[in-house]
Amino acid sequence: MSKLRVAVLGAKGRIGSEAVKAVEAAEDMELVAALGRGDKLETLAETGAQVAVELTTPASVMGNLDFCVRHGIHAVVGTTGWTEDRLAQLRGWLDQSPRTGVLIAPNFSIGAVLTMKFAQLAAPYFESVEVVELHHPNKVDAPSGTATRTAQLIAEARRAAGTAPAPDATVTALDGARGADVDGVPVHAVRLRGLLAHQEVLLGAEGETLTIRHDSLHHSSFMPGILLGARRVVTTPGLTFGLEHFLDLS
Ligand SMILES: NC(=O)C1=CN([C@@H]2O[C@H](COP(=O)(O)OP(=O)(O)OC[C@H]3O[C@@H](n4cnc5c(N)ncnc54)[C@H](OP(=O)(O)O)[C@@H]3O)[C@@H](O)[C@H]2O)C=CC1
Ligand SMILES: O=C(O)C1=N[C@H](C(=O)O)C[C@H](O)C1
Repeated sequence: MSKLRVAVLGAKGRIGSEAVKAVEAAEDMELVAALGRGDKLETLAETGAQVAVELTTPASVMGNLDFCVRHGIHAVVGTTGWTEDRLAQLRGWLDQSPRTGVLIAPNFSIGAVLTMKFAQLAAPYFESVEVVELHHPNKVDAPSGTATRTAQLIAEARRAAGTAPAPDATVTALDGARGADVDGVPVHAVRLRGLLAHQEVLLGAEGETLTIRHDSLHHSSFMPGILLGARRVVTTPGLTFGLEHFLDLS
């Protein structure tokens, strides 16, 4: 059986360098390109890459995906910075290349995906809910893509259930003291040397609280999700948002 031809973009980065090793170690995959900033995207076409694993920066991801989709190269995207405008632009490109698949995964780790699922399940049953994400201090964006998605899913679940807005009697506050408002859910971002990627969803009701916490302790936690994404995206045309759709958790 022929091997899946995979390229990594952002190959020298924290997660990209781990992805290079994971693809090299996968028996059903061949690493055909490992590109860093300034390397020519044409290499992807020249090497016959079937899937590009995109792990760069919010500033670089759209240009890379434009090239991939125009050349019919499927993509597995971990890079953050997704807005409705960006998603609409990507969907427009995919309409012009209907056989191409793109997976955007706010988080590739199974624990983070389950955290989002559990948070969605619990959200309608508690008066209060807030999200705290904690990351290494080299992270360039805040709040994290995972926390943003978690808050959106919580808000959707509460809207669908008709849950009242969380109580909050704050009248005066320093800027930022109550976190960022993501779809009505406060999201707090901590940046701390020694950490990698962590998240807590705090839920509160009269007389009880529930805390859902996930910790990624090493970039290896993201690798099974990346490999699964590469295997599945080649037969899943169009845009898939969230690894849960490839885990049958949706
Ligand atoms: N979905 C998930 O599960 C995960 C997502 N992430 C996300 O992945 C992204 C990368 O994170 P991280 O590895 O920590 O960041 P790093 O800064 O360590 O890595 C990014 C790499 O991409 C390179 N790069 C920038 N532009 C391009 C380009 N146009 N083509 C090729 N390479 C490029 C950078 O080069 P240079 O240093 O020269 O700028 C750098 O080597 C972030 O958005 C992060 O949030 C991270 C972990 C898990
Ligand atoms: O930058 C990181 O490190 C991470 N980024 C992703 C995010 O923003 O959610 C995933 C994970 O949290 C690690």
